[in-house]
Amino acid sequence: MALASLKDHTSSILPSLSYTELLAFAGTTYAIYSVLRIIYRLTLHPLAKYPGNFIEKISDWPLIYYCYNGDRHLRIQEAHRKYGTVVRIGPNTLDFNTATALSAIHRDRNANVKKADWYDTVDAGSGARSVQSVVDKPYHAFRRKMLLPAFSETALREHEKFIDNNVTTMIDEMCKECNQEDSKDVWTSPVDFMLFAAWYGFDYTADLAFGSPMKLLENEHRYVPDVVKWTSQFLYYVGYLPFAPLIRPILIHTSVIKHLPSKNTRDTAKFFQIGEERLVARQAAEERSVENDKDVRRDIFHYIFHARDETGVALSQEEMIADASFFLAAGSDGVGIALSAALFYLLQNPESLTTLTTELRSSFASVDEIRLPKLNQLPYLYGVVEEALRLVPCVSSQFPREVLPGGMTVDDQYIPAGTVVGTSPYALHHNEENYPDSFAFKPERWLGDEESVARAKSAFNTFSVGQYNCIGKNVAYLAIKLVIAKLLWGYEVRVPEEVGLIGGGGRGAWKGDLRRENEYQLLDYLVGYREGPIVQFRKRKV
Ligand code: HEM
Repeated sequence: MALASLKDHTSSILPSLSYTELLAFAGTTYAIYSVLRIIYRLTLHPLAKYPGNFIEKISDWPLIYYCYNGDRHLRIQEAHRKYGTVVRIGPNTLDFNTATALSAIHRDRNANVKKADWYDTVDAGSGARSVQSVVDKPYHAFRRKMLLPAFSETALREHEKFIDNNVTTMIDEMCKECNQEDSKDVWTSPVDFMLFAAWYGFDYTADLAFGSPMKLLENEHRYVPDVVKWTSQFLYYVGYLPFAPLIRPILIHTSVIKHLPSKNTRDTAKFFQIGEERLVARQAAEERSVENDKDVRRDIFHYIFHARDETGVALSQEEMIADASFFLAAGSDGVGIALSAALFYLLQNPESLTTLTTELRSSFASVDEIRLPKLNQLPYLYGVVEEALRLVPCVSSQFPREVLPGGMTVDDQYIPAGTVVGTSPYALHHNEENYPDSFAFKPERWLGDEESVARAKSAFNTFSVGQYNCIGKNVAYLAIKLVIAKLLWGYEVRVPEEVGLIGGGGRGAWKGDLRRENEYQLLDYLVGYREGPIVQFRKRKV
């Protein structure tokens, strides 16, 4: 029908063409347009002078494929290795690999950039934008302000006990085979540490946010990590599709995703529902405790319910629901990845494991003593956590920013308006200038002379930097350190001989030239997917 009317309209210009001829004409026109566009992108385009892989200079599809495939971080790092510190990774996209660029693009509050269009797709399925996907700067400042009290130093001290309860559950569940009276010298059966770390992530985050763990550690809602993996991958590449602007109005902030006919979308809807239901239950509990003047639970949402800006405005119900779902994903997976990576590298580096264990056991006389502020004063623990977060940043590729009218200067290069720019944590963390022997696990690099520590810190980008950086960073450090400290204080850990150290490249899903055998592997989605290590525990001999 549409084709017939198109033919009517064009018949005066293209008299008596058949359907086939019309299609051939359209195809040829498109082919000529595409060839001219390629020539333009390689010659007259403002980014034509920048180096990069040919295919990435002429088309956005490789980037989309890398996002789908989970190896975008490796591709970008390899491109920097080949071409230098600034690389064209898409027709309109540059990636910079220096600490100075990190400052110019992300740390500088006045940088002439905005979050790129990709962020418009991040909250598909939620009723509103979460704070992370807000692009408008003043509106983001308001959203961030409403969250800040929940992440203050005072709040963190309140948060510690909520996190700690879940650490105890995790360790009890994981090590129960060696905690019986008659099994003191017994190693547990092999345990998939990655799974326990992921379950712990969701449990502590839900407990901390709403006062109700999701009980994945106790065998409830165990579909959730797979849902987050699927949703992350989907949202990661969909946001870069050339026709994304057309599908956004259908997909975003509507309930369409809940009605798509697949198990993954149904489970995703269930996951969003959990965030919403728990928030509503938490609101009711807060109202009761205020009415009855009972002990108030000072968790994340306690602070958010009471936050107001200077004109007395609070977050709307939709905004709180969107942030609730975002917290569940943001707070859990990064912590799970950091824990798995830390244990992988400690097992691969027995000297580091011994140094850390000695530091922990000599610093605390009992497991109950393991808490703030002393936890944050242990140098080697700090080095281990920093190094795990450096080697395996959970968001590994650039947080895309679009240059605004007027352009900007990055590393002495003038970048025109409309260009998408960023710095990729994985590439930056493997830049030898800042991290000599960058693929090696060296907690000491964070404890050495002032100058090299300052250099390492200046390029550290796991939590991003500047006004959009991770607001939950201190919570994350606490959630990571409590597990590592309590586990290694009370238990010995080893790799089962028959299994070997799982998590490195070279096998199964982790095959590929760029996936190194001794490196903990990640599928670079919105949050990363990983495997292993598989480990055994035995109660420490006192
Ligand atoms: C190891 C753990 C974590 C890592 C590596 C991490 C990383 C990040 C990164 C890279 C961003 C910036 C993303 C962007 O610009 O697009 C971010 C933002 C954010 N993170 Fe985290 N995160 C972690 C844990 C947490 C936790 C525990 C929470 C809260 C419970 C949290 C809440 C947030 C929020 C609310 C934002 C958005 C901030 C804003 O836009 O103003 N994160 N995180």
